[in-house]
Amino acid sequence: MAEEQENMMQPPTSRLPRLATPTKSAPSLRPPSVVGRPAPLGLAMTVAGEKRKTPSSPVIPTAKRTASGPSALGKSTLTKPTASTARKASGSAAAAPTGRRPATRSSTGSTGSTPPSNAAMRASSRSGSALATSGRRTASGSSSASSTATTTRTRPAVAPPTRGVTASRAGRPARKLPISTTAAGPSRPKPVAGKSGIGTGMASAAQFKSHDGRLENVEKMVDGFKELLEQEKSKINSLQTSHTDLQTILLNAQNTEREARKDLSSASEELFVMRAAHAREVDDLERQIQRKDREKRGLEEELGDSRDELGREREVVRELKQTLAQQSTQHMTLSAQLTASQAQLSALQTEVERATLAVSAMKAELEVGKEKACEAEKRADQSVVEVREECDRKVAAVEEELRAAESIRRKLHNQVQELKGNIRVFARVRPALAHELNNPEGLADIAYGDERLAEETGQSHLTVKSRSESAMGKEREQVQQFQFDRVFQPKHGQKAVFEEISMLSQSVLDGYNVCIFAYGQTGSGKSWTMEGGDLSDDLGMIPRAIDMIFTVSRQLKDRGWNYTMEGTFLEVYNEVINDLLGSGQFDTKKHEIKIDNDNKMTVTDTVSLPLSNTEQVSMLLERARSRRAVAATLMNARSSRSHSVFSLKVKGVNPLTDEQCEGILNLVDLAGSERLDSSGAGSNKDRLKETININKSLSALADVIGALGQGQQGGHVPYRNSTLTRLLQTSLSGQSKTLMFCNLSPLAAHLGETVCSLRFATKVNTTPAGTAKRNNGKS
Ligand SMILES: Nc1ncnc2c1ncn2[C@@H]1O[C@H](COP(=O)(O)OP(=O)(O)OP(=O)(O)O)[C@@H](O)[C@H]1O
Repeated sequence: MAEEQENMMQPPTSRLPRLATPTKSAPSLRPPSVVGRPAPLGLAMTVAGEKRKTPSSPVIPTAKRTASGPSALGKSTLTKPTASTARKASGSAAAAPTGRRPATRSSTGSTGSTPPSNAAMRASSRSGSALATSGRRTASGSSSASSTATTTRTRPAVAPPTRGVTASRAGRPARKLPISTTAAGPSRPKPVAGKSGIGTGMASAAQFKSHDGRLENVEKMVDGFKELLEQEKSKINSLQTSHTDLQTILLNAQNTEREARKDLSSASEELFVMRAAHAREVDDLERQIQRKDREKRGLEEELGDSRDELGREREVVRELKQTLAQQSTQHMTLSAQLTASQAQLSALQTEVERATLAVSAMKAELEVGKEKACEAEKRADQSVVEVREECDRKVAAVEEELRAAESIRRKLHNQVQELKGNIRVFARVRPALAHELNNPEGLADIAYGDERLAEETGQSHLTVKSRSESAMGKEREQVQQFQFDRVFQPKHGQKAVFEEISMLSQSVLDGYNVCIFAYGQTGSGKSWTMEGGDLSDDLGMIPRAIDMIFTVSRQLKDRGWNYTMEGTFLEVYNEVINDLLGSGQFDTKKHEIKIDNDNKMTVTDTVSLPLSNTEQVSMLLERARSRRAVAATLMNARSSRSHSVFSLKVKGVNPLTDEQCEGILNLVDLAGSERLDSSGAGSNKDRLKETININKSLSALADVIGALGQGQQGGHVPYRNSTLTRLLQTSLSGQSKTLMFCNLSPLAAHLGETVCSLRFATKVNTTPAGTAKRNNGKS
């Protein structure tokens, strides 16, 4: 029975072993009246349910916590306890004062019989016929019913408790008797007579009396049954209450299951996610393993290298050990040396002590020496003062001598210049230009004299060979030799040329008038000689002379000389003077030449710019050049058909010697000296006029020089024959130093003009030198 109950309480399925299944286990919790189970089982279930209410309450939370909780609890709470409780309930049912267990026993004993319902019980209590019917039904239900009925009838005298005891199992409480009695079915006389009147109709009257007594007993029993009935009702009520509670528990359990299923679902999702993460982690780990493998291989290689290195290190250590052994030997040697040195040190210390004593003695001597030195210093200071005074006296004397020497130098310098001649002529042959090398006539046959001999004698020669046809048609060669103060060949540069004229620049600072001409045909190199090119090596005589004047003037400052300089730049074109430093684009002023009683020449309305450095001179030359270019544009190219005269006036004052001087440097670029027939003027009146004026002025210049050369200083010198000679009057009057460059073309085509120029230069060169006079000089 207990096993049966356990089976009944066991959950019908184990598919969800971890979750309680309220729907399946619910039937086992139904009260007996609902499911038709035997009352003791239902009671046991109820009691078990009531008893397990308290312990079962934590089951639900446990089910919520884990999935396995509910199933375990379902078993332990609802199945196993129920079985045990059923056993307990059977015990309690035996103790209960009801006849239900006997009735159950009897019904169990009668195979397939249905236990009596409450209504039948009430009916049997209301009428004895019902009981009789019950008794008959019982009797007819089995093959041994007749014997049982007989027994019932033959035991009327037996007291109910006794039969009750007999009917129930031994040892059962006496309160089960009524049930046995009911089963035995004490019947009223009438129905009994009606039904079994065949055997008992003949019963005695005494038996009827005893029936009455029994009837009373039966009524008492009925009352007892009623009480039992009431008790059963109350139990049913309590079971219903329990049922309601169990339903509530069931609902809770269902909710719990739902939540558990949700948890399960979320747990599945988590599981899925965790599996994916796990797969990723596995991949990562595999990659890490691969990387570690690679690292391992690398480390193994490093290990191999390290082993090799270790081998080398061991080798080094072995060598070091050998070295150490050698050093140990050396160390021992050094220790011996150290010992010896320490001995020497102690000896030296002794000497030092001795020396310290000597130093003390010397210090004492030094103090005495210091006093002596102070006295000597005083005497020395006195001597220094005396020496300084002596020096100052000597310096003053030397400076005086120097000044005297400077004066002597100047005298000697000018004597040398005078000896050289105040009118000197240099011939310069320019090199052939690149485009002239292909000239069909080629270069002229010009020969130069021995340069060394020229330096010794101070006279250079130049030989020109020319060929001409005689009147008879014979070709004849003509050799002409010219002699000048110096002849510059095409190979000589600007620097070599300037060395020869640099002393003239010094003369300007000494207060002499210096005039340097550049004479020659067009294109012979006059402008190149006077102005030169832009490169420092190509600088001409004007910038070099002015640069030297500035340099020497700075040097003379030490000797007390202060110089001021100003420059003018004039042009003589068609006998008219133009100021190349004027403010306008083209000079329209009329300029006049005036010479005062002191033989000082001035040109009216000309611009004279103060000059204190070479940069200002460069600007002045550039300004003059640009105005000359404008004039050339406006009035035809005339640069080669006008004379340009740059004048630098130098004034010097020496407060120390109370000297003053004023010199003028004239640098003249003469117009081209072409003859009229070779000038190309032709029928061009302007060109003709230009050429005539050029030749006139050049011839006047030659006349002036010739007149001066013929000793006509006291006589008439035709300065007024041309504007040029008037302009240069003070520079040519014999009180100045004149140098003329005769520029020559190297081309054979220009040989005729070259010879003419050479003749003109020879004429100037043969002019006797006058004596130059210093302007305003005291010495
Ligand atoms: N010693 C020289 N070395 C190199 N080139 C020279 C020399 N002399 C002249 N020249 C060149 O020859 C050309 C003519 O020279 P330059 O213009 O000086 O002649 P010029 O006599 O002044 O002519 P013009 O009368 O037309 O002014 C120039 O191109 C110049 O550079």
